Amino acid sequence: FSMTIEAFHLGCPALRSHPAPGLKPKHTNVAFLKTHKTASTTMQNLLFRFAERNNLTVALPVQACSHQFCYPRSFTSHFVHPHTLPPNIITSHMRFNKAELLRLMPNDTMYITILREPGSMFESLFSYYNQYCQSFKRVPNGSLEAFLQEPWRYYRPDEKDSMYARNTLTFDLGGDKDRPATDVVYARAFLAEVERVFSLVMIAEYFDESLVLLRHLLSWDLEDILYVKLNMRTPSSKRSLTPGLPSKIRAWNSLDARLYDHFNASLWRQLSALGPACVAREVRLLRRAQERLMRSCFGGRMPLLRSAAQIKNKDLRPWQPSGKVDIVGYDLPINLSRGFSSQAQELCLKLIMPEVQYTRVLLRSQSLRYRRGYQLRPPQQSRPLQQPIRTVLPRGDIGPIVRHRVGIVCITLV
Ligand SMILES: Nc1ncnc2c1ncn2[C@@H]1O[C@H](COP(=O)(O)OS(=O)(=O)O)[C@@H](OP(=O)(O)O)[C@H]1O
Repeated sequence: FSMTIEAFHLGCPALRSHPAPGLKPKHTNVAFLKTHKTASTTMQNLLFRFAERNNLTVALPVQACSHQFCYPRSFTSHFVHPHTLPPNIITSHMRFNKAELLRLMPNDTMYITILREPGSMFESLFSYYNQYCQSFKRVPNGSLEAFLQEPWRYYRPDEKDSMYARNTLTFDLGGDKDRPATDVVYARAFLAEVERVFSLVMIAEYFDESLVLLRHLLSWDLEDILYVKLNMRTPSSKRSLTPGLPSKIRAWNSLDARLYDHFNASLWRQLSALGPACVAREVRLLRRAQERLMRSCFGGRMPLLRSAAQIKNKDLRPWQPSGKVDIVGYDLPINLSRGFSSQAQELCLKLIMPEVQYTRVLLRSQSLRYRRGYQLRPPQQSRPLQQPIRTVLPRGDIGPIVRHRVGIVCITLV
């Protein structure tokens, strides 16, 4: 099928004084701090696909670090696989370390991260890491209520995996998760530092709105922000919070709660500066394009969510933290290959590929490219010249194909 989206590039009123995003080169140097349980895997997948489409280099962890940069150790460039240097994009889990990233990434790198509302985030952490994190394992009957009743009875600040049990966002951002709530000076200074470093702090509850801001910040196209939700739990693995729990979670994770409140407010200020009508229009177009893409990948219907055991293709099975939590994923229809070019099949596959498998695939392809480049490169040239990227030209007859006209984007999916 084919679809034409008009007006996506007409720009928003607040941006009319700037060149339309369609005419500016896309910004390609991005450090996305992948925080835990915040929709960050969905973002990572989007960034991996952007990197592949544009032939960019993604910094990936050395094998000894697994698919994360040796989290929870503080990030250092020694954790980066040499075949993935010099990078344009970095997005795998890490504990943020500004000085090391500044050394590794190009000077014009945009720093981006994502936060989630502390109540739902903590419920997700508590369920996902229940069998790993001792602070959670100690709690009788795995009861979230019991933990929050007396957190200090179960929590040990210095033990392994304690960062999943308190102020996980603060920890991921490089901060001190155990600063007391009364240390307002620390909290303010930490917040100011995050504000200084990150050009955009996305909010998981307003994922699409955050993507609209991201698109404007980076001069990206609609095609670049299409995604499928990844790493979701089944409804039966989720618990609704009983009255009183959200405020206990906020009190226990007070640094995270402060971060969330601050950046949620600043997200809405940025959205309002862009223009609510413009944001709503772009969100609508994004959702429509997303639905079309999904239908095209899943034989005309919306995909059925499946638990890992039901997924036949092992490249598409998400990692399960324990038998007690069900993480859902997707399977592609068996007859997808009929009428689809290999490029279109690849797009559908990558769109739903879980983090661990995609990291492996990307490392393999980048290592191959590195070895080929190494053979061809004169000895002293370390960084190939990079051209600004604007138009993704059709590389065959199958999409997504984005053609730029004045103020119009056409996405063609066959
Ligand atoms: N687009 C979008 N919008 C809102 N929420 C989303 C989205 N994509 C994923 N999710 C939810 O994010 C949770 C998984 O987060 P992460 O991928 O960051 O987890 S992980 O730390 O990498 O394991 C997980 O939350 P829970 O289901 O509550 O556990 C996902 O359902």
